[in-house]
Amino acid sequence: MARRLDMQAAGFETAFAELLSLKRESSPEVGETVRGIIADVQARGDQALLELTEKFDGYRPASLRLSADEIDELAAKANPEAVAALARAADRIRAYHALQTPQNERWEDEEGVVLGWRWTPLDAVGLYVPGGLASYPSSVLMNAVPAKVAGVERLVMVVPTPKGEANPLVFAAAKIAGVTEIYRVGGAQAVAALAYGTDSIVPVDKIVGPGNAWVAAAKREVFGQVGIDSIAGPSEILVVADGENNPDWIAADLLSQAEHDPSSQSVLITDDAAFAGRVTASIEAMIGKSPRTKITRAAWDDNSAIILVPSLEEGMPLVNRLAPEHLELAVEDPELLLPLVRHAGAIFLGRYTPEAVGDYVAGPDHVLPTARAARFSSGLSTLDFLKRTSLIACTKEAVRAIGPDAATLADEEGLWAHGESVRRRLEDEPH
Ligand SMILES: NC(=O)c1ccc[n+]([C@@H]2O[C@H](COP(=O)([O-])OP(=O)(O)OC[C@H]3O[C@@H](n4cnc5c(N)ncnc54)[C@H](O)[C@@H]3O)[C@@H](O)[C@H]2O)c1
Ligand SMILES: N[C@H](CO)Cc1c[nH]c[nH+]1
Ligand SMILES: [Zn+2]
Repeated sequence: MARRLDMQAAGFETAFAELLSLKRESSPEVGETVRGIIADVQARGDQALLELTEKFDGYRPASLRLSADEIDELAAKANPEAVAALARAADRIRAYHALQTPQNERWEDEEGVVLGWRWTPLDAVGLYVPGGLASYPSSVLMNAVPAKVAGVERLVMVVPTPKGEANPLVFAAAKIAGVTEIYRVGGAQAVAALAYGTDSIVPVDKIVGPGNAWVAAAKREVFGQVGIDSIAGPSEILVVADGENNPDWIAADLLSQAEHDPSSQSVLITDDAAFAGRVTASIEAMIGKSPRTKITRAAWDDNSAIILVPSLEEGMPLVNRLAPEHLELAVEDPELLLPLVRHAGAIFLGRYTPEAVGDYVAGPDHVLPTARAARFSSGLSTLDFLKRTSLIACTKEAVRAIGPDAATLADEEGLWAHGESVRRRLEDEPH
């Protein structure tokens, strides 16, 4: 059973602080294991990848890369109805991300200096598609579609296939998104291979995508060698609900994220104690019916909470302290609460917007920051696959207008050559 907290009870601050500090995805053991795996892949390349795949995924692949024929054969086995649903989802995801694409800018300021910026796509990105406890065709689209929209040329997908069994829909999704370079490797070893390269895998410039605690820790470790998107680890949901909701709907919403991973977290904030009781009863009635009871039960019992607040407005600072990956505002008029939210990966407005539509078909990306990273980062977008370069152009007159201040500041910093490079242009001609 999830812990019960009451904002007005004595000891609430201590209990809430404990909830905030649950180390659901970062433990010293995970960090140590991951550093060992990364060092092994750096030292032994493909050999380490094969052995680690045998250890963690329970089989030794004949080759790491899937051939074009293998991809076609697997994709052909996918359920056509599901492929059609994926294609429609891809259209919505593409349309949403295309609107996020930023514009190049250029202008001339009052001193005659031309300024601006230019966006260019990254050359090569690694797309992590999870596949340990569940398989994620939807994450193929959420990773690859924005990369394609941004214009990235080389997309490298890694996906674990436990026991060598691959979900055909993952490969159908890759074909829809136009991903052709795919390796059957997952976990920290896949992240290490993408960052440092092996004989089979040419390294990339940035690694994006969601994953479990080991994947999230590995992304943290390789940051600097390559770019990463955000820490998109075990899933989370926070539902803010009044007593007018159907408790079964809210129970299912809470369980929808708990079922991802034993490290997932689901939190309900409500101002109605009787409703909290109805949701608890509904969860207990529902949880045993799930084919993923064990995972869901662990996440619900160990990491989750129901918090009773005097009013939903007064509960909103708790939302910001939790900075959840997903926030549902299940109330009649969510726009009244929306201005009070500062930190959340994605916000689902109103009783008819279950988080699960965002996981699959709404359009915004489902790769979102977890573990309170929504305080400082955003969900995956086309911006993650682009970089912005500033542009500066001076004429003779423009450098004469702004150059003297640069020379003064260079002298103050004791950087003689900096000052000289400006002064020469104030005095001399180029030829
Ligand atoms: N935040 C997001 O945007 C988002 C989106 C989708 C999924 N997710 C999360 O992605 C995760 C998917 O997890 P998953 O496990 O199904 O697949 P995964 O691919 O992330 O992890 C599987 C791999 O983890 C490694 N691993 C497992 N146990 C290990 C151990 N003891 N030591 C070292 N390595 C180990 C193995 O290499 C295995 O191949 C879930 O936590 C889910 O909630 C997050
Ligand atoms: N809820 C996950 C993000 O935390 C995304 C997902 C994919 N499939 C189902 N759910
Ligand atoms: Zn989900």
